[in-house]
Amino acid sequence: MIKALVIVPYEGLLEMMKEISQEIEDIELHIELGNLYEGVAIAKNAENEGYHVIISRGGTASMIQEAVSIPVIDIQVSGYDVLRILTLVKGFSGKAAIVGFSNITQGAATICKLLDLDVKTLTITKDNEVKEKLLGLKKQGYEVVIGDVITMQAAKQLGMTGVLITSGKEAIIDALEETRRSYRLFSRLQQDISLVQTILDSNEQAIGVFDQAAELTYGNARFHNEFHWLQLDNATDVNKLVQETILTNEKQVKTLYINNELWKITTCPVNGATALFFEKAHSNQTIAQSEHGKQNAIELHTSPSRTPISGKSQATQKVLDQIDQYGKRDEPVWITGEQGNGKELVAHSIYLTRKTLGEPLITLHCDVISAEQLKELIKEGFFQRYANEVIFLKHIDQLNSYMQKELLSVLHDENEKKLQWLVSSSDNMDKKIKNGDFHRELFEVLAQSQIQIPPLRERREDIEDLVHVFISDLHPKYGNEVVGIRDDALEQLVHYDWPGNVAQLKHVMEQLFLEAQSYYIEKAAVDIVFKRLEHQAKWNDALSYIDISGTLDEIEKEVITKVLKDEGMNQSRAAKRLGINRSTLWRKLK
Ligand SMILES: Nc1ncnc2c1ncn2[C@@H]1O[C@H](COP(=O)(O)OP(=O)(O)OP(=O)(O)O)[C@@H](O)[C@H]1O
Repeated sequence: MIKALVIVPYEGLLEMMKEISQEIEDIELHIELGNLYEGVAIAKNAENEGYHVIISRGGTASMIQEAVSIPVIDIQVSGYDVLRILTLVKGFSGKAAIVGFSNITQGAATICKLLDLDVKTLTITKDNEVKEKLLGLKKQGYEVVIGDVITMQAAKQLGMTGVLITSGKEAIIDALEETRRSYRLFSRLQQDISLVQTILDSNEQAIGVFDQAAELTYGNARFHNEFHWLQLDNATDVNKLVQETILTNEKQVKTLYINNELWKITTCPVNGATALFFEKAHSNQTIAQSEHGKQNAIELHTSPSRTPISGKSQATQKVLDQIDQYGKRDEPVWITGEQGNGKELVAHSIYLTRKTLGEPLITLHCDVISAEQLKELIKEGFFQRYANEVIFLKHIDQLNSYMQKELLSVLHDENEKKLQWLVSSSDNMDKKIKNGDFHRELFEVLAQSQIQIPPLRERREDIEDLVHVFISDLHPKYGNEVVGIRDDALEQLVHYDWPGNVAQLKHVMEQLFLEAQSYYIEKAAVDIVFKRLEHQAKWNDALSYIDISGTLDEIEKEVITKVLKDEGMNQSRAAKRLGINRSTLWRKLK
């Protein structure tokens, strides 16, 4: 049974509809009175109430059509309706005009012409145009206006005679026939849509469609589950892919790292919009998390660091040459150096000198990954499937001997995709190999080309450049109040030994930048920061010797004793440093 809501703009039609509804059986008609906006308000609820079709008339029908997504049938003004009214108007003595939406005026104009009647027709596109048109007509001496309910209302206000074009029974019967046709078509379409919807919702892929204004216009169930938060404005990499699709009008495929997971995304241009298909790229992703849950064992740099390597020392210039040279080959490169010395930066630079970019650079943090995780990755063929020609093993010397062997087997595997392996480690590999802490063969396979970055204290000429680079890098982050450094302050930085190398210098520069009182970093500020560093180093040293195997009380006692010794057994100073009073300190030591 078809359920139809009839919204009629005038009372006479309501009665006629009621009468007709008694005579039909296949359509359940629910009839309401409402003109224009009132009609639209009634219609808006209809969709939720399970109506299949809305039937209305004239301007009200047009407005409802804009507001709802179920079919709206217009009770069209028939030739009979117009004829009836024109015959009626013939009896009026004043000048007459027809004013209304095109569905009324078009047919009427033709009939007037055919019958050679002197009735003017004026078409409106919006309800607020009626009054203006009527005023114009009044000025021209028109007294009678024929039209829809809206024309009647305006005529009454302006003191003109309004004649309503009413609908006859034939027009209503036609509208009901149209209702049946639309319903059949609409329900067939809905069946098709719901079938497609079910298929898309049961799909393993998350599917989303974004229009040209970057608004989501469709998402299947998986998409709403996984990516309900996704907005193109906030997801740079995904947005880039969408833009590329629009620009090239071609399908794109890319693996991206989203919310700690690898997703293979396929895009497809569809009628100006872009469809995105997200597929989990790695079935067992949890293994990529470190056991401590803090740092991921696998990191994906979608846009590897493009920081230029600064420094005019011979050593740095040599490193730059090596990057250039090794970036053109496929052999592994072993990068050694102390902590914070730019090993990762060098690995990224090698990756960037290669031509095949676009996919993320995969970094395996060997100090974080567990043996099980590595085994799992190898079993899944992770490197082969996801690495884009290059893979970076950071801190490779931290792998235990079991993991070293596992890795060696991957390197020996004939079927393994040829990747360029970049690795970084501390300086003392010879010693580690000699002591049996590192597999000689693994070193020999991977260290065919080596880049050794000397500690910063052995290439002090680099410091001035680095200082200036860091100052300019800090501008966007903290503002541009600081423009340079005094010579004596720089001198001090150059002479410092930098156990934490470039990373430490960078950190110190940040502190100096934040504490700077003027446009130049002064020597006094460097003194303060260095003092703080010294203090921290001592503190770290002290802590590193604390035995934490005991109970909390025992550990506390040990910390207090260390601080006390550090302060030359001066209880007041030790208590102050620990933020407790002297009697508490004394009690805790008992
Ligand atoms: N020559 C350089 N020019 C500019 N920036 C540098 C240079 N060398 C290192 N850096 C910066 O110093 C910081 C530390 O470098 P990086 O992380 O590459 O060191 P690393 O040797 O891999 O460190 P670790 O072994 O401790 O993890 C980074 O922010 C890097 O960009």
